Amino acid sequence: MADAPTTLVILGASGDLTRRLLLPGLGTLLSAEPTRRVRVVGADRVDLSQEDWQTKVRDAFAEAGLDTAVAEPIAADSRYLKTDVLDEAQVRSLLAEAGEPLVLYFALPPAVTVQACALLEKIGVPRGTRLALEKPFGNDLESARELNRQLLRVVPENDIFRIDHFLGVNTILNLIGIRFANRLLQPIWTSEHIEKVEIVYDESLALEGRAGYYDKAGALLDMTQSHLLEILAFFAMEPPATMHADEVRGLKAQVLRATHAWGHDPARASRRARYTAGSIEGRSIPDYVAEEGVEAARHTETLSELVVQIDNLRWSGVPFILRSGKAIGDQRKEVVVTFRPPAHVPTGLEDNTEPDRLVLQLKPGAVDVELSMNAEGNPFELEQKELHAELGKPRMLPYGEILGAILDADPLLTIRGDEAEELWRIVEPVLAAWRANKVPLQDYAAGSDGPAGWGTVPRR
Ligand SMILES: O=C1O[C@H](COP(=O)(O)O)[C@@H](O)[C@H](O)[C@H]1O
Repeated sequence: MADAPTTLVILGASGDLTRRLLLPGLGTLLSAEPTRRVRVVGADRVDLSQEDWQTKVRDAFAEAGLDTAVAEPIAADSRYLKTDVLDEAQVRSLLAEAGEPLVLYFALPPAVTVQACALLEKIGVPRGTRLALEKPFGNDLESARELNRQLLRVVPENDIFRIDHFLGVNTILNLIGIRFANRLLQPIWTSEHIEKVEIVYDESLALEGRAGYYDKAGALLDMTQSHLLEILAFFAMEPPATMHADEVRGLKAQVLRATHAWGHDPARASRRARYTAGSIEGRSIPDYVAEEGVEAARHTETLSELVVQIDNLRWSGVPFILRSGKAIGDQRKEVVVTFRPPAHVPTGLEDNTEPDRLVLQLKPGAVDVELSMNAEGNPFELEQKELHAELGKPRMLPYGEILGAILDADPLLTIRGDEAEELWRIVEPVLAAWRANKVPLQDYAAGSDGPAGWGTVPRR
C-alpha cells in the first residue's frame, strides 16, 4: 500500500503569511513536483466555511500558476478545522482529525506560537510530527534558549524546522555551488586573498503597514540577526563533504560561533539610522515616525550596519559588513567580495583599476566578476571589465523549496537550535550598546542611499 500523504496543518490559516507566502509557495512546489502527495489542513480561530477555505487554496494555487489538474484534487481534499490553538480540547481534536504523518506549521504571532508549544508539550503530539516555526525565534538569547528547551520536550531536534525563507532562495543556495564546485574560487576563499565581504540587502520598500511587527524589531533584528548572518554562514563555513543536513548545519553553527562584532567592540562596529519623509520612484513616503502604529520613543532603526569578524584561521582579519535598510533609493541586494591587490603588477603596465570583485546579486540572481584587463586601445593600460552571468528563474518560490524540504523531513534548509542561539549571541551586545545610547540614531531621507560615510571599517 502506498504511504499516506503528509498532512500540512497551517495554524493561523486566515492570516497574511498563509495567503501571501505559504499557499503560493506550496503551489509552486506542486507545479515543479506535481506527483507530490500532500493534504492541506487550515486551522484558525475564525469562522471559515469549507468552501471559503478551499477557494483560498484554489486562488493561491492559481496565482502560483499551478495546473488545475494538479491543484483541484488537493484543493478539494483540503479542510478547514476551526481551532483555538490555546484551547486544549480543540487542539486535541485537531490532532486527532488531522491524520499522520503530520507537519504543524505555526503561521502565528511569536507569542501565540510559544503558548501553543507549551500546550503541545502538555498534551503530546503523534510520533514523527514536525513543527515549523517562523522568525523571530525568541526575543533574546535567553528566550531562544528557553524555547529550544521547550520544543525539545515536544519533538526531537531534527523534527523542528526554524524557518528562514532566505534559505530557500536559489541565489543564496548558489553560494554553495559557486564556492565548492569551482576550482578557480576554492583556493582563494580565504583571508590571504579576500580583503572584505559586504552582505547588503537594501530595499526600496518602506514600512508598508507592518508597524505592529517592525517597530518592535527594527532593521538589525528583522534582517541582520536572521537572514544576513545566515548568508554569512553559507559564505564562510568550512567545506562540507556532503549536503547532509547534520553536516551543513554543523558547519554553519561552527562558523557562527566564531563570529563577533568587529574588534569585539559592538558600539564602534555598528551604525543605525531611521528614515524621514521622502519619495521613491514618484511614491511619497511619510516620515517613519509619522507612520501608523510607530512609537517614536522606541527609536527603531530602519537601516543598520554591523561589521563582524570571524575568529578562525580562514577568516582572521577580514571584515564582513552586514547592511540592510528600508526606503532606500538604490535597491542593492548582493554579496560583494573584494579581493586583495595582486602581489606585483609588471612595471610598465599602467594600472588605474579597482581591486578584483565578485558580485553575487541576490535579486534578480546574477553573478558578476570584475577583473583588470588590457584596455581595448592601449594594451599597456589596464581597465576593469565585467563578466556577467544570469542565474535564471528559480524553479519555485523560496517558501516552496522550504515546504518541500519540510514535507521530505529534511532540515537542511532550516535553522538548527544552536544556530538560532548563536544568531542572538552575535547581535545582543550590539542591541545593548544601542540601548545604552553608545551609537547615535542618524537619519536619512526616504529615497536616498542612507547617511554618508557608512561602509568603512573601524580600526581595531
Ligand atoms: O523576512 C523579511 O524579509 C523581507 C525581504 O525578503 P524578500 O524575500 O521579500 O526580498 C523583508 O522585506 C522583511 O522586512 C523581512 O521581515
